[in-house]
Amino acid sequence: MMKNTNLPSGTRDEFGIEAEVKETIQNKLFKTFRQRGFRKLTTPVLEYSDVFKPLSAEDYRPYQLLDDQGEPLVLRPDLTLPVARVMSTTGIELPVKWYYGGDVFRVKKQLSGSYNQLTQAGIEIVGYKGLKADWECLEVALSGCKSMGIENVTIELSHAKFVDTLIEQLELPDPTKDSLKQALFAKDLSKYSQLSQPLSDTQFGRFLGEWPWLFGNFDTVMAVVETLPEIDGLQSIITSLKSTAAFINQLFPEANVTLDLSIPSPQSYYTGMAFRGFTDKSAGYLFSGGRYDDLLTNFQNVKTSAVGVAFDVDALVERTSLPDDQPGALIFFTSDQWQQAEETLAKVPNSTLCLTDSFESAQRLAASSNSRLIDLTKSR
Ligand SMILES: N[C@@H](Cc1c[nH]c[nH+]1)C(=O)O
Repeated sequence: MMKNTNLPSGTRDEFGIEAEVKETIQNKLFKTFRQRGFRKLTTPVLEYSDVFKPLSAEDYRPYQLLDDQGEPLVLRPDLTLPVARVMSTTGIELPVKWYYGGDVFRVKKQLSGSYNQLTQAGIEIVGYKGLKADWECLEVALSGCKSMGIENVTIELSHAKFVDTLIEQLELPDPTKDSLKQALFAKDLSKYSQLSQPLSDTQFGRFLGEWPWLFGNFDTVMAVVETLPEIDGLQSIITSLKSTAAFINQLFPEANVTLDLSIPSPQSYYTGMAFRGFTDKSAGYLFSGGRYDDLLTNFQNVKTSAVGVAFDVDALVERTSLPDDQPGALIFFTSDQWQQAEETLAKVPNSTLCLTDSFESAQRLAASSNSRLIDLTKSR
């Protein structure tokens, strides 16, 4: 049978200007990471599937294969969990700040139009409990976008603990609480109102009525949250979100801060604040990150605080205007003139060696690439 020359669904080849812009963007990000004191960490593309247990299986269905012992392996669907694995198996001293870049693989639904292989570049800050580490992630993310000329970034803040903290307080049987949460996430409004109806006359009534729409402008959403009675754990969530919004407004006044308290956490392993950056409504996110203080407990028995953020490098490439091809010069020479050709190459900006043997082919190539032809064979 003929070998299949098609690409597996959801993959692509990248070439030319676009591939080069992608490389430039990655290098620029890596340079910033290094300047801010992050060290490089590279992990393999293949890992044991157990590493990714904390991921929600629906959103991150991995490509699976077996090693020669029959152990299940996957192509990594995420780059944060391998960092947690490294931290739990190597005894590297804390605190530590890592940066990385590479591809992640996620099996998406057929014909969903999205790629199954994505390039990320990100940082993980391990061993700091306080908000300063979260803010360093936001600073890196927002200044990264700025340095690429990406303006009008909307930062969507959320908090992994908000929904559970609130639902826990409601006087409902546990299975109902669960269904209410699912209805909220699925924006199944008829189910949601039916389940929350018995509480409409309680102190949560007003809030419950607005909860499915609890996203958008930061201050507007916060005003609704502040109608809530005092609840264990709620105040610290509110304080961290408010001070973070104030931080962003102060350092990046041009950014637009929104808050969404009606969605599931962007990653099942987040335990605190999470944030995503967008430029326009329709497109996917530019960066996504959050705090995950329990992750390392999946690998070892001590809790370690960590927070990180990853750029979707392909999304950055999409929003970068590609440079025009500069007309260049082609140096035509005979093979015994190589040294002279090198000298010309060094002197003439934007020139390249012409590798054709005949002058006619050189002329054709110059014409088709809109280049000036420098003929060294004339000067012999
Ligand atoms: N790994 C996350 C991003 C992240 C990095 N660090 C923390 N979160 C993602 O792919 O969405």
